[in-house]
Amino acid sequence: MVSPIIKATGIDKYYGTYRALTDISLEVANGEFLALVGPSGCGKTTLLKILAGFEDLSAGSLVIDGEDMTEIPASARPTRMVFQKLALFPHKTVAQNIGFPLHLAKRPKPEIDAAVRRMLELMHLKESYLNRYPHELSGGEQQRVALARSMVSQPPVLLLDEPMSALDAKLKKSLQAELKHLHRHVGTSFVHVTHDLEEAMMLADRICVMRAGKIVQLGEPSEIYYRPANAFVAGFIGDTNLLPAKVTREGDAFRFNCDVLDCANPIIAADQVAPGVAAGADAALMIRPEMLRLLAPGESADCTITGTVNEYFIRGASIQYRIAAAGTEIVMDIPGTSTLPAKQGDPVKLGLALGDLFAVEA
Ligand SMILES: Nc1ncnc2c1ncn2[C@@H]1O[C@H](COP(=O)(O)OP(=O)(O)OP(=O)(O)O)[C@@H](O)[C@H]1O
Repeated sequence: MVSPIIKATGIDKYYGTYRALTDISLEVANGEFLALVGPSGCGKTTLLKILAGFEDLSAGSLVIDGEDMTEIPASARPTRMVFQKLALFPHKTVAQNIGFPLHLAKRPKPEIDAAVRRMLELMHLKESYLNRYPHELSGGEQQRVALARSMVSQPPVLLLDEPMSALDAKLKKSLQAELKHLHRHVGTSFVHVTHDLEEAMMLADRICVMRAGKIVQLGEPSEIYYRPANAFVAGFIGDTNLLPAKVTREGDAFRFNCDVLDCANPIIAADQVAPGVAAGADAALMIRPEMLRLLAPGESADCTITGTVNEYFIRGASIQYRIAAAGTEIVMDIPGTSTLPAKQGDPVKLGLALGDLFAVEA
């Protein structure tokens, strides 16, 4: 990375004797959108608070925008934080709320007015809202105003702690689009904590997956999704099938043996095997549900799975099948159709390409 805006090195955080973060090293590039994901309690908010200066670190170092942050209080850091719960001033109008950081910085009024209007436009908020009070806005509009306020002074780093988790699904979708739009137009680096993995995949340039206070994997969404470091990451990001398997090296490639799969030539390339497995760890074969297809009678594939339909869910654009096969349940997503290709209790044969398999540490 040329010159990262955030450089965290070896950060530990203790609350009393409890170790909430262990050896966190992380760089965020200028203008990057990084998502922090992980199970509840893994330390995402703690890390965000350390970046913002609301918590001290117990060990390690933090440099933001070229400056060591150890002695720099939250108010003087080049960061802004947006919380899950809004903190709009109820007795100030939308214009006063958005312009507040510039007002505090004693900027001239014409400059504040121009900046407020720019933010209003970027967040697709109507001009007529300028004189409204927060209680006269919907939850989604209030969250947009909060985002506009956090961005009005163009901080180099915006820290977002699940800013959309309280919104309903439709509002969330539209605010996600707004957030991406905002990110594209302001050049600020975003660090975004979210529970919503689809949101992380959609919005982020890179995703940092955390577990029990440590970083498990940091990479681009496609890397995390198709090349997870281990079974935890594979199972955490999206639906997946993880089939127990034996994997052994054979020349430059790997041979696998899996009770559920019937393959004429069970060989996968070295880049389809996670490093831990290549080093001899127990393996699971990861198959994303959308990699599977329903085979017509007589149709063949590199590998097949024979089973019976347990359940199906019509999701509109796709149909999800749950299929009993060799003592396990396989999840398959196929494109939605108006006529159901198989129903409960039907025997089915699924096909998949060898190239779509990936072996992870079990
Ligand atoms: N002020 C505190 N004092 C003591 N322990 C704390 C404090 N804040 C957080 N913790 C503990 O540190 C761990 C990490 O908490 P944190 O809030 O960072 O997790 P998180 O990943 O953001 O979780 P969630 O997704 O549920 O918000 C948790 O076990 C939590 O109970």
